[in-house]
Amino acid sequence: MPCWARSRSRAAGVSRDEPAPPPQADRPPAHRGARRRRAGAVPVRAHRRKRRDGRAAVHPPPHRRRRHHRAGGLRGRPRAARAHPALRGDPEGRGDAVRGCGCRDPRASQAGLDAGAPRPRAARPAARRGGGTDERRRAAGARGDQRIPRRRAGLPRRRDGALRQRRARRPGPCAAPGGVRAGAVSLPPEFALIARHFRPLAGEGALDLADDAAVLDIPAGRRLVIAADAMVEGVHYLPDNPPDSVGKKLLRVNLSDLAAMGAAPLGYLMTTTFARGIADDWIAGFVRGLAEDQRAFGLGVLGGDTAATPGPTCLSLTILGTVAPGAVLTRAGAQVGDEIWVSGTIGDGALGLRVLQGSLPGDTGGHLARRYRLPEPRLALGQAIAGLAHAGMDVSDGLVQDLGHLCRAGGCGAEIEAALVPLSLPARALVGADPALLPVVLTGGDDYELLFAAAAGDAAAVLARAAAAGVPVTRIGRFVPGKPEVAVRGLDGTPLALSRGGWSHF
Ligand SMILES: Nc1ncnc2c1ncn2[C@@H]1O[C@H](COP(=O)(O)OP(=O)(O)O)[C@@H](O)[C@H]1O
Ligand SMILES: Cc1ncc(C[n+]2csc(CCOP(=O)(O)OP(=O)(O)O)c2C)c(N)n1
Ligand SMILES: [Mg+2]
Repeated sequence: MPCWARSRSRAAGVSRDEPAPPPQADRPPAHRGARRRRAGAVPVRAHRRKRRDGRAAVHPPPHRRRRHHRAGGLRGRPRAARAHPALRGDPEGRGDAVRGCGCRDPRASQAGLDAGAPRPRAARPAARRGGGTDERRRAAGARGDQRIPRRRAGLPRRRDGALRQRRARRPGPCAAPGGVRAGAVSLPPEFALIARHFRPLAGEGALDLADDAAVLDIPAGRRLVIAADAMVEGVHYLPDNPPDSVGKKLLRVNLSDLAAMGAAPLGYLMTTTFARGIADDWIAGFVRGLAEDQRAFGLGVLGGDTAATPGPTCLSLTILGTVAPGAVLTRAGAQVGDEIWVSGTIGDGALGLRVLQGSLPGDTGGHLARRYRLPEPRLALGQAIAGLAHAGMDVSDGLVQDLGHLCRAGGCGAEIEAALVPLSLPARALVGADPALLPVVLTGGDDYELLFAAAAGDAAAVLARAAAAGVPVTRIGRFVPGKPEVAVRGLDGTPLALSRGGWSHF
């Protein structure tokens, strides 16, 4: 029997072939409400039909005859009727309400339902089957219950004998707002999705992703740091990017914001709005990437939200971190005369995107594409330079545009030399072959490197701390008096005119 049918009959207390439910006191309130109904009475409208010969037809109730889910994706899915496994204290979160039907229908797994092996069903003694006496019928009617009929009609037919579609049932008087029938505990498939995919990612304080919010302690003597960044399919990542890389990138771009503040990771919240009909495999891959990076960076998910959309997938992550008081790195504080430093190499992500889009050749070894898909959050460096750097941020929109933020926050201008901007070997080769790619490097974004200001006299200390953190850093210019503008000197030493400084969403 499909899972939805099994669940529905249980919620109604119509356990035909299973042991009696646990005592009422052990059950969550929603379950208790369902339990109050007598055997045979369920909050489902009975389908009373006469056979074509006019006599009542005897059929099993509809839910016992269904074998397969009706539709794929996240739509048309079964209504499960048992309490949320979290409410029942199911440690694996795989209670029957969220268990698959066992029919191995790929559409079931697409909906996040576990298509596990069907369970053998034992016959229930006749004495314990739901009654059908007049007295019970009357009592059920008085309570307003709808009853599973003993008699069932055949399929609806037109006069000429052709099958016709049964008209959609209108919500009856017992329907609650939102379509959930009073007395029934329905769980839509996102709960199965959460239990199966996200619960294993739960970190300390997440309360197993089974409560309304997470509760966590901030380590003594630390300050909380919070940032959020979203990624939209087709805007921040390509639809054919491997899903594990999308999960990792989502976490890493947020970790990069913590790095920019000199903070260490604590945990994160995540809101996933999946394109309707997204493959379960995609979500599994996305979660696999998150799981790997959670281990690598030492944090876990604390909660979030799940929705589906007719539009593209939108993933939003809110990251929490901590920092020692006095060691917060902010965008404000750059001073005239400070040197401008950048970590790693610049332009790889932007060039990698163009390689993946097929508009650029030459990424032997896939370095640029990898850098686009998997930025490296510079957490150790951020913490190492905090207290020494005057100001800092991470480069996501483009080096020139983001440097402008440091200028505005510091009340000064900046001058950088393109020739000093550190490039990877593949990027150097591409720009060498086509100097028109230099603006892509300087303004393309997707770098997730740290950009910071430090006093000229502190250069040796910066280099030492960066070396200790294992991250290369390079001086590319200095802050100058004047308007908060960024002047770029091109490879030939002359001013480079750029049509834009970086990425804009609008
Ligand atoms: N929708 C929003 N609601 C509230 N704050 C926002 C919103 N979008 C951006 N911000 C804030 O504006 C600032 C700049 O955002 P952004 O350019 O996205 O920073 P970053 O590059 O570090 O992600 C940040 O402090 C961010 O928290
Ligand atoms: C498919 C695709 N097209 C274009 C880009 C380029 N791009 C999109 S958003 C963005 C800037 C970073 O995203 P944003 O939402 O501004 O992040 P934040 O600055 O808030 O960290 C860049 C460079 C991309 N990463 N992927
Ligand atoms: Mg942002």
